[in-house]
Amino acid sequence: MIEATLCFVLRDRGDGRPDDAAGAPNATDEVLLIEKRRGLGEGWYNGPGGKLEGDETPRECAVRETREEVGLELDPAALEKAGELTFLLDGAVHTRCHVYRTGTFAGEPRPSDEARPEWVPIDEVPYDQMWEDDRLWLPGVLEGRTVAGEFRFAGGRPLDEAEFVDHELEWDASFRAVESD
Ligand SMILES: COc1nc(N)nc2c1ncn2[C@H]1C[C@H](O)[C@@H](COP(=O)(O)OP(=O)(O)OP(=O)(O)O)O1
Repeated sequence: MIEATLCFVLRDRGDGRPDDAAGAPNATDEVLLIEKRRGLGEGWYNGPGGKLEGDETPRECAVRETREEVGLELDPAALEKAGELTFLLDGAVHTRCHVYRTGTFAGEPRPSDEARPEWVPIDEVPYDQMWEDDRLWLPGVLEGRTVAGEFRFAGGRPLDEAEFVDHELEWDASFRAVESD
């Protein structure tokens, strides 16, 4: 089983409209997406992220992958846990993915071997050029919600060539405060 992360960095496009009372992003905010240049999901848009290495925590992984892929520095304490997604392939767990959201970052995104970064208004996210499951959970995550989900694929490896079969979602999930998460 692969343990991986995704990190969605948000910025205010500066139109003067406040976020809502709960601090949730509004539709004019932008999210930093990457066009994946290699590996799983090559050619599709996604958030920065990748597989955990060594004994790092998911949060440490999200910070490292964002730095490696797009050159932004994130404050680990300012990462909000927004999702836990389980991707199953032919009945077995393939990947468990920790999803984070943050509006706190330093630096300017720059391309790397792995990723071409692009700020995208959150009402213009190109779901037709992303993993098929993303349209089911990412809009809610970009609105400030939390989600736990299971997504089943079938048809053999690699996962990005398998068929998306079905899913279950639990919205507004609360993730226990585990130090390593
Ligand atoms: C199945 O649906 C998926 N949807 C989304 N949005 N993202 C997914 C899905 N399945 C996997 N992912 C994510 C999880 C990771 O962030 C990446 C895959 O990362 P990769 O295999 O490229 O891992 P790295 O550590 O960056 O790769 P290297 O070994 O090349 O460094 O996709």
